Amino acid sequence: MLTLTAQPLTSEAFAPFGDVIDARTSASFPINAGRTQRHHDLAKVETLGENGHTLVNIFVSQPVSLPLKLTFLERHPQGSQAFMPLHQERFIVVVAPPGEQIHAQDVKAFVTDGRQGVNYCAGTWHAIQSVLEREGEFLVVDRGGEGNNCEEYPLEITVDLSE
Ligand SMILES: NC(=O)N[C@@H](O)C(=O)O
Ligand code: NI
Repeated sequence: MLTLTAQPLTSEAFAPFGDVIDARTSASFPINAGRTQRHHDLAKVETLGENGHTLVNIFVSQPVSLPLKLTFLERHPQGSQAFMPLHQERFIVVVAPPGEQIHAQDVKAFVTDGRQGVNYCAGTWHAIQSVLEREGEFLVVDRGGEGNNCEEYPLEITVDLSE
């Protein structure tokens, strides 16, 4: 059993796993005659394999309780997967770098602050959507197409918050 304390999510710490999507920390430029700031190209969308194409989805998730007890991590070898909260929901992120084996020391746990989204790059091992406190509604951008795009890796992990 692996026991982790979730750390505040930062772009730097998350870099080996994908992108943090955050209007507060990303560059932007004015459009629409200056009425809109465009935060442009914040995450790398990957849609690999046969008939790979982008899916835009909404996930409505029931909250998890803490400590969070995981029995597996999953990966999507043929595409990225992005989660952006629609109502400043906080969520737990557990990740491990792409690869055929997961090494305990490489597993990281983060907690978002409500204004952050994440984009898992293709092959990044991650816990399934784990929203905190209340029902969450997320815009999810991931990959559709042929072939299996979801593999599980049995691993027992307990995650809590430091607060
Ligand atoms: N299965 C599915 O669409 N969702 C998971 O991939 C997840 O990461 O929550
Ligand atoms: Ni997933």
